[in-house]
Amino acid sequence: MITRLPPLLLVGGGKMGAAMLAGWRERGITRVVVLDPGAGAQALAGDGVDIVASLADVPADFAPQAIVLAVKPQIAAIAVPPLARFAGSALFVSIMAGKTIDWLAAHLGGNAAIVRAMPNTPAAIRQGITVACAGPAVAPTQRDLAETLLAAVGAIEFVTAEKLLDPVTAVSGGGPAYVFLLVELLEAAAIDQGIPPQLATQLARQTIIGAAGLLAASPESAADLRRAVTSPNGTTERALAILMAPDSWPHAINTAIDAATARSRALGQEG
Ligand SMILES: NC(=O)C1=CN([C@@H]2O[C@H](COP(=O)(O)OP(=O)(O)OC[C@H]3O[C@@H](n4cnc5c(N)ncnc54)[C@H](OP(=O)(O)O)[C@@H]3O)[C@@H](O)[C@H]2O)C=CC1
Ligand SMILES: O=C(O)[C@@H]1CCC=N1
Repeated sequence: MITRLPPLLLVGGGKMGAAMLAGWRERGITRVVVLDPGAGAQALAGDGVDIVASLADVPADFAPQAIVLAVKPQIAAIAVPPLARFAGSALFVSIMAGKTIDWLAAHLGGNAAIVRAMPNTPAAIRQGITVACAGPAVAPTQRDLAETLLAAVGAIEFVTAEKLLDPVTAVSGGGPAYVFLLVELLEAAAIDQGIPPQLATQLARQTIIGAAGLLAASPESAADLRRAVTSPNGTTERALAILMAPDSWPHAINTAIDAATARSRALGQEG
């Protein structure tokens, strides 16, 4: 068990970077340098956290034990190679969609210790789920450090087959967006039925919040919880007959996950 987190360099202090930093702060930090040229990152400063706009501004005596890559994959080819000077001493943890361990090693130097991981935005309330894969150069203590950093924002699972990270990105990485879309669609349908907009918003939001809470609290499967709502020849049965038709949600969700998985694979090839 690591009692206090060692010095860390966070590259990208946006939505995911900030969420992870908040989790690390709760866990106890020594020092974190956040490399982010955006004005928004300044809000992350204080209590052992320094913000720098460029790598040249990272203090020369700062020796991070881990570097967390939380920039968009589209700028990885610019942001990652200058970090190669840390490759002999630091572990790299990348949360960038699509960017493979091989891609990162090619841009950091062949022997770099790299963990590729995919968290999701509920990390912001420490309710995330991350799947991670350790590259061949990662020492056991570095794997433990990666696990500690990622567990600070929610559940963590390691896999040995890196190719699983692409469908994981599609399912849990992007998954919160699909749930928020469901809230939007329920709200719009409620308004269509004549429910006042404010009540429609409340119904849609609290239904998802309540259902998620029930899922968290209950030992029953999602299918059993669904069946518990569905009275024979009742109203839910009518709705589910439409939603569960093979060419409806099963097809849409499957096709959507397939498209997102393919996009993750393609991001790995770009740049
Ligand atoms: N959002 C999500 O749900 C998830 C995202 N991810 C992955 O996390 C990564 C970050 O995503 P997210 O947090 O949403 O993105 P954000 O755009 O919120 O954060 C990226 C941050 O990096 C900054 N930045 C831009 N250029 C550089 C640079 N050269 N060096 C350092 N920082 C830079 C951006 O500044 P500015 O805004 O000023 O450009 C921004 O603050 C992505 O690779 C994404 O694939 C993984 C799981 C879930
Ligand atoms: O949409 C994306 O590419 C990122 C990865 C998972 C969630 N957001």
